[in-house]
Order: sequence, then C-alpha cells, then structure tokens
Amino acid sequence: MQTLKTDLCVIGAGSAGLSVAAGAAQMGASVVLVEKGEMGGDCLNHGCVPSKALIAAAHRAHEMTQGAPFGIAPEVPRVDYAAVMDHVAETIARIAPMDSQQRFEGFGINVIRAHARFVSPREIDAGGTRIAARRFVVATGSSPMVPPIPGLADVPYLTNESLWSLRQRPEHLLVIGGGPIGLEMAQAHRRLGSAVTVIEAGRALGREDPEMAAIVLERLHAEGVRILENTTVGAVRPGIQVQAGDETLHGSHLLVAAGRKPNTDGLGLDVAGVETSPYGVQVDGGLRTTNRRIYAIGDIAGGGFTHVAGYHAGLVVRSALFALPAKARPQILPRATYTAPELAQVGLTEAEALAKHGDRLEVYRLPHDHNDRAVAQRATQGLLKLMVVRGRPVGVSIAGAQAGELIGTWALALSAGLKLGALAGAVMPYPTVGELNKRLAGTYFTPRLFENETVKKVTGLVQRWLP
Ligand SMILES: Cc1cc2nc3c(=O)[nH]c(=O)nc-3n(C[C@H](O)[C@H](O)[C@H](O)COP(=O)(O)OP(=O)(O)OC[C@H]3O[C@@H](n4cnc5c(N)ncnc54)[C@H](O)[C@@H]3O)c2cc1C
Ligand SMILES: NC(=O)c1ccc[n+]([C@@H]2O[C@H](COP(=O)([O-])OP(=O)(O)OC[C@H]3O[C@@H](n4cnc5c(N)ncnc54)[C@H](O)[C@@H]3O)[C@@H](O)[C@H]2O)c1
Repeated sequence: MQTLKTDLCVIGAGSAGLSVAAGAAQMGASVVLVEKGEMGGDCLNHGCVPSKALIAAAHRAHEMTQGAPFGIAPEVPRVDYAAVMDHVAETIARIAPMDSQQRFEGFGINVIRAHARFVSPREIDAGGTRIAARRFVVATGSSPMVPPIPGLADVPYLTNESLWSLRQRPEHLLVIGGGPIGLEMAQAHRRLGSAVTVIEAGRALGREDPEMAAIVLERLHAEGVRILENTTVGAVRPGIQVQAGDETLHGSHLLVAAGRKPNTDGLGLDVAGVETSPYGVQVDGGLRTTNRRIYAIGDIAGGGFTHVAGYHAGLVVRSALFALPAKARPQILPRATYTAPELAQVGLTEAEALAKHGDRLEVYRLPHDHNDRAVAQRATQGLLKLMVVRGRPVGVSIAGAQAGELIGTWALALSAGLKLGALAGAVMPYPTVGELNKRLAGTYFTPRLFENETVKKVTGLVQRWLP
C-alpha cells in the first residue's frame, strides 16, 4: 500500500479544518485534507449559512407587517416557502466556491474525499490511502443529538441537516429544544407564517444571562412563538403528536434541536491514543490531545461556533508549524444568537463574574432607549450590561438590535486588554447604534466624575484661580 507523507494532515473540511489547512499551506507546509462529506461542513451546508439566509427572508416578511407606526400601511406577506428555500440554496451556492476542493487544491493542498480513520498513533487510512504526517488535526465537528424519546424514530422528524430540503411551509412546527438553533428557527418560521411551539426541558436560552434572555423571549412570545419551558417530552406518535408534560401537541412537522454530539465514531481515536469525553476530544489549553502529535479543533474540541473554529485554527498553525507557544483564551470569545432581538455575550456573564470576582465586581446597565438612532428606528427593546473589575471589562452582555455587531467592539476590548477609558474616549459617529458601546463604557465614569464631591471641589478651586 502506498503511504503519503506530509507535514500536516487535517481530518474534516468544515470551518475548522479548512482554516487550518489554508493557513498551513499558505505558510509553506505540505498539507493533506481529508473530507468524507461535503466541503464546508456544517456551517456552510446545514448551519450558519442556511439559517442566516432563512432568518433574512423571515426578517423581510416581518418588516412588511411593521409599517404602521412609521405611517406605512402594513401588508400581510404572501410567502412562497419553496422560493424562500431557493434563496437559502442560492446563498449556500454563492458562498460554496470559497470552501471548494478546487480552491483548496489551488493552495497546493492534497484534498482526499474519504472517511479517515487512525490505524496507528502516526498514520491514518483514508479510503485505502495511508497517510503518515508529522502532525494531525482532528476537525470532525458535531452532529445533531437526537434524544432517546419513545416513538421519535418512527416519525419523519427534521434536524438542521434535513430542514433545508423542505418545500412546503410547516402549518405547525413543533421544535424540541429552546437553544440557539431551536429559537432561531422557531422565530424565522413564525415570521414566515407557521404556527410554532417550542418544547424545552429546562430554561430557554439556558446558557445565557436570564435577564438578557428574557428580553428575547418576551419578543418571541409577542410574535406568537409558544415556548413551553421546564417541559419534558414524554413520547412522540405519528401524526405528529408530541406528549409535552400534560399536554398533547399536534404538529405538521417536528424539528429536533436538542443539542450536538461530537463526531468521534469510526475515527479510530483509541488506536491513536487520543482520549475522548462525552463532549468530544479531550484537549489541553494548546488544543493538543492526549497524543501530542495530534491536535483537535472546532466543535470536536468544544468550540461550538465558526469563529471559534477559525480561532482554534490560528493557534494550531502557530503551534504545529512553528512550535510557538499557543494557548486558547476562552474568555475573549464572543457568541451571538440571531433571533430578533439578537443576544450576544463576550467574557463573563453577571453570575459568572460574581462567582469569580465577588464584591470586586461592578455591574452597569444601559437600555437601548438611551440611543437616538434606536429611538428613530423604533428599535428600543434592548439592554447592555457591563461587568467591570478594577476599571477593566470582564464581560459584556447585549440583547437588542444588532447585538452581534455591537459585541465586536467588546471582543476587541477583552482580547487587547483595553481599559474602559479607551472605549469611553473613542469618538463614535452620531447617530449610530454603535454609540451605545461608548455610552456603556461611560456609565462607569459617570458616578466617578459627575456625582463626586471631590471633583466638584477641585473644579471650584481651579475655576477660582483661573484668569
Ligand atoms: C443550525 C446551525 C446554525 C449555526 N449558526 C451559527 C452561527 O450563526 N454562527 C456560528 O459561529 N456558528 C453557528 N453554528 C455552529 C457552526 O456551524 C459550527 O461551530 C461549525 O460548523 C464547526 O465547524 P467544524 O469545522 O468544527 O465542524 P463541521 O463544520 O461539522 O465540519 C466537520 C467536517 O468533518 C467531516 N468529517 C467528520 N468525520 C470525518 C471522518 N472520519 N473523515 C473525514 N471527514 C470527516 C464532516 O463531514 C464535516 O464536513 C451553527 C450550527 C448549526 C447546526
Ligand atoms: N447563532 C449561533 O452562533 C448559533 C446558532 C445555532 C447553533 N449554534 C451552535 O450550535 C450549538 C447547538 O445548538 P442547539 O440549540 O442545538 O443546542 P443547545 O445545547 O444550545 O440547546 C439545546 C436545548 O435543547 C434542550 N433539550 C435537550 N433535550 C431535550 C428534550 N428531550 N426535550 C426538550 N428539550 C431538550 C436543552 O435543555 C437545551 O436548552 C450551540 O450551542 C452553538 O454552539 C450557534
């Protein structure tokens, strides 16, 4: 059998694998990239891209109903669901060339379309080709976790992998799981005209600060998304009937959005001496597995987001190619849920900051209605929350219009270790929603400058001495 020898072998051509392969090849390493399915992985084919395209269509439909306060007669949108899904497919097709085999071969990467499996600690088999590499990167991602609910296997349930091939709008979409996938898809379908019921075993958006999540959930309720929290799904029967607590729900379609499971099966990780956990592959701070020649990045290493996959990739290029120290800093990673209003977080939530910093923590709040642009746009439902320890931000939570855009400034502040003065001192164009960030930083200085007797006394003294 022929054995290919390479500097770096990457398993999985999703957000994580593509980023590390492109980076390494463009910096001069020889790279083999192995993908068993579609180039682009989950984000392009079943995740971020189709979901954001669907959300954009739903936003258009919703806007048509919202004109009255602006003096524009509202319209009931006539939704052609099949055409909406065509828009989703076109969006994927427009972005796909960036992730294509051809483009990556153009970087000099040897792309092999096969299932990869470790056959020793330093070799894999990929469809009959042996590959021996100086370093491996496991970037095999995650798949929908389908809970063991009685009867579920007997109904044609949807997941984020199959949703995009629907051609008819669900009359009544039942959604199991009130996390980011469940709620983004619930609101989008409601806005496109479906009745939607979400069944959540715990708290909806349970990972997020409850005060911030409540702002999103209130809007979802107002738009007619029914969310049953702390409700267990007992059984599913054809029809589609879902036993949710004491209630039997009748739906036309069922979407399972109950979390993710890591793609570790069939990889031969045990043969390679790579240890796993229920959450994926075990990695150290530098994303090395229990076999030091093998890294794991992206969802398989607990990443959860495309931008985290890209961040992981950058660290591995540094470490695997140049043997430079590289340590992941989870505290600087932002996340956003693209419901309307959006919900975004970087660093610690209030509860996490309190647990870590105790009474050194100061918390500042700023509602969106303090922003002139938001008022003009009637988009004042929102809140920013700033967690500060000794003049430095340790976390920011934002719920409201463009929260995903606004959090970027705070991601920079946390990653660069900026003090609040840097943000408060920056000049932002008026009137932008982005001014909220400067104003939020300013809330830290307001009591110190404007409600401070010493400052007032000093001002009085200086004024008396000035000519
Ligand atoms: C509905 C949905 C919406 C999302 N929205 C967002 C969003 O808005 N923003 C955001 O940041 N994130 C979002 N995410 C998360 C994001 O999609 C993932 O974090 C990201 O795709 C992870 O990239 P990855 O490379 O780790 O894994 P993947 O994209 O899953 O890629 C892994 C690849 O490895 C391949 N593979 C697996 N096993 C093998 C094997 N043995 N041999 C060869 N190949 C193999 C798979 O076929 C796959 O192509 C969303 C996810 C979903 C499901
Ligand atoms: N905007 C984004 O960046 C974005 C969007 C979608 C997904 N993602 C990524 O994908 C991940 C997965 O998203 P997700 O929403 O599937 O997972 P999740 O784990 O965040 O949420 C799943 C929810 O389902 C509930 N659940 C599980 N089993 C259940 C059952 N039997 N009955 C009722 N409820 C049940 C859980 O309590 C949880 O609240 C996210 O955590 C995130 O990393 C990101």
